[in-house]
Amino acid sequence: MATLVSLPSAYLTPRLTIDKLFFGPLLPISTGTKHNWDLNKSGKSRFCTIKSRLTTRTKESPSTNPDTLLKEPHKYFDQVIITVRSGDGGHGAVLTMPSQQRATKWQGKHENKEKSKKKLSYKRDFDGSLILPVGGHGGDVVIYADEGKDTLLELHKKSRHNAKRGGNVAAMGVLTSQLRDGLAAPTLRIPVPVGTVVKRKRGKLLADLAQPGDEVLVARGGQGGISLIEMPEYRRKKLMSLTTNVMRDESDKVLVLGQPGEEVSLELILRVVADVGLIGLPNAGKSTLLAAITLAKPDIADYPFTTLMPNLGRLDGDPDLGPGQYSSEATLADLPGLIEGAHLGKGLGRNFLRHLRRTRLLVHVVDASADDPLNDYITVREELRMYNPNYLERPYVVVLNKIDLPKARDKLPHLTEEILKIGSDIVHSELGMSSRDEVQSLPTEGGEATTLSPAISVEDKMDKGIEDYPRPAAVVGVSVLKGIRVNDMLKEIRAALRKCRDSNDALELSARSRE
Ligand SMILES: Nc1nc2c(ncn2[C@@H]2O[C@H](COP(=O)(O)OP(=O)(O)OP(=O)(O)O)[C@@H](O)[C@H]2O)c(=O)[nH]1
Repeated sequence: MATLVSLPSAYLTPRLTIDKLFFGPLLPISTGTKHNWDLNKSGKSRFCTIKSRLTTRTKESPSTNPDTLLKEPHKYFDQVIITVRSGDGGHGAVLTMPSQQRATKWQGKHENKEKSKKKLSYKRDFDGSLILPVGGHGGDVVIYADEGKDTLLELHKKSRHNAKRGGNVAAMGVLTSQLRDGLAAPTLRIPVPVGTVVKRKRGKLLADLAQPGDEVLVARGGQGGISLIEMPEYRRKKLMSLTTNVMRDESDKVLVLGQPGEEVSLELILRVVADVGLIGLPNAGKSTLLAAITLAKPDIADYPFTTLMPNLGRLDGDPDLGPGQYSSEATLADLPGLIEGAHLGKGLGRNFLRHLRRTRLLVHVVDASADDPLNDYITVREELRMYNPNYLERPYVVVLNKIDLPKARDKLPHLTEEILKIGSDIVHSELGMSSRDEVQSLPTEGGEATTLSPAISVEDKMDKGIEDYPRPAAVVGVSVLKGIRVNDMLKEIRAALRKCRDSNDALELSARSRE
């Protein structure tokens, strides 16, 4: 079968790969073949090569393929682009007054019968004017934070969401007292995990759904059309004293149509909301720790990168605090393991590091039974520094895990000493960071925010070594698997959390007193 192609053609360019453009007459080509033409030297002809690919592309977007989502959830769980469309408004109707119809339908004796019928009662406004029915409002689209959702994976499977259109005014053309407004379409509510940031695709930030129940209206449904009354000219004047919705000419019919809904493309980015972030090399025991102190049930196995997505767990309040215990409740996020070069995309990459952004405290888990735990500790600190030095300013507790193993137990005193040597006595607020800086954080390349304190620039912070940043709030040896010294570890974590809260409260107080 031959296909005619005229070049250049805007219509064909997406489907043809054109190596050299040819401006000439219509030429026959067949599908899926490569053609070379060397036309005569009349001055207009030129050599050209056309590779035609008229067959439709079958390559699927990876994000829509459920297998890909299952195999590589870590690449998709925290970011998605969706398109939403609010519903169109329902249509109004062009109506006639019933008397007109009656006049044509009923004649003679029937007319007298009609006149004797009870007078119809229409809906009227306070000033006595007729209220005509309107088309139903199109469905709005709302995105809301749902505690039951952990990831954005589901939205990869269904990336288009359309709200319903409003109902039309169900009229047979005659105004009757039974006429009702068209039904308003329900709001389409799309649940997302708490901590999801909603942005227009390549556009402005719409909302940060940081609390359960937070919601944002992303597309407003179209307004319903109004109804109009059609009247012969000679009767219009009388009717216009009853209602303004009298149709004057054909162009008025536009008002009857419901407004179209709006379509928007949105980018959703999940930033895990947790008070404490668990970090460390793969296999250090982060997931085991989370399972030991919360009700979370993360996957635990003796191979690296068991954790592919952040797991969240809730730490109860401190029982020693009595009734005030709930003040020390906290959410913990177990993040996938980091390896050297993670900030450059190695291992599971840098994507997870952005989930530390909303944490207040870091718990750095080190496998004390490893060959060189001190080096492992430094590797992770370095990765944080390279990714975002502000993370090194955050208070942290070091957990030396697996002390049930003799290899780890023997190293413990020396290792603790060495770790405490690395770092300065400077406290994080002296480095120019405060909770207020967090609020004013600026987006950088890759969508990650960096806190730029007026005192020290990020470049300067990058130039500093990990020894210039604060020491850990505590170093504690434990075995989370065997339950050895887990309570001591919890005490240190809670104490550090309390300190964060106290310093935040103090900062807020001083900020308020300055205002
Ligand atoms: N002996 C001993 N083994 C432990 C301890 N804690 C964890 N493990 C083991 O270490 C292995 C890794 O534990 P995980 O909790 O999966 O480690 P992870 O840091 O979450 O690993 P990734 O998911 O790869 O980041 C598992 O086989 C655990 O049983 C401990 O205190 N003692």
